[in-house]
Amino acid sequence: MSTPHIEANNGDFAQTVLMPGDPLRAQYIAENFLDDAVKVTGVRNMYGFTGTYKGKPVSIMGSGMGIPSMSIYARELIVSYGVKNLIRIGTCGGIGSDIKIRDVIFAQGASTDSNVNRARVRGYDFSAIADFDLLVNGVNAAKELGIKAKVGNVFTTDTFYQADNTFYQELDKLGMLAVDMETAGLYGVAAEYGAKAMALFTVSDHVITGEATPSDERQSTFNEMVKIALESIEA
Ligand SMILES: O=P(O)(O)O[C@H]1O[C@H](CO)[C@@H](O)[C@H]1O
Ligand SMILES: O=c1cc[nH]c(=O)[nH]1
Repeated sequence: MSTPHIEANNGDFAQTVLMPGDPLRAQYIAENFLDDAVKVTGVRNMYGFTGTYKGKPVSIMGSGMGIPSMSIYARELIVSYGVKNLIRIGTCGGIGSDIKIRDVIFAQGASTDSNVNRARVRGYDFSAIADFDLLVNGVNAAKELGIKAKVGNVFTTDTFYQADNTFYQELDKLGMLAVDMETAGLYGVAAEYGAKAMALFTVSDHVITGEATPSDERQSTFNEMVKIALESIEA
């Protein structure tokens, strides 16, 4: 079987799919963290893999950048391949003054400048929230690994390059921890099609201070988040 954007057989995906934005990160995770990983899709080079982690079946697939790309893959994974749990593992820009590069952040909720979630509720506001069980499992996994993580509201933007950077200071005053480009869309799609979703990030840069992770360190900090996500998966 196939969908317009995924060419895989029925049953090729595990019930839980971890989704980094970058398909090459999906490949890296499959090669370095999973046992018996096989590539199950590669349409448009948006790679998806399925294998096991400590005996638990898990898939990893890239989402691409932005809500439209994430929404297409999330919807097709849920509706056509029966995926039940979608966990975004991404990078983000830190916003809060107590947020440091390399921190791990859980997106309890995701505000957005996109209209996709309002469109789901006739123009009203929609609370884009993480699935509680996935969130608790993730936070507990981080604790068990000795990794201090922050949990809170994040902002999902359609515009990586803001016209006016003072916007981030306003988001900081509202307690937003970080900015990314997919989470609010993922939470909306999961709600619409009856799946569970959660997102966690590694802070790659700080959008107010301008601090950024040195490129040679990005992989190692990213690995901590991957470990948390994999450890959080229930059998
Ligand atoms: O590292 P990923 O998961 O792609 O996430 C972040 O990085 C991209 C922007 O550089 C956006 O997709 C944003 O959400
Ligand atoms: O979406 C993102 C991700 C990392 N850094 C940003 O500024 N934005």
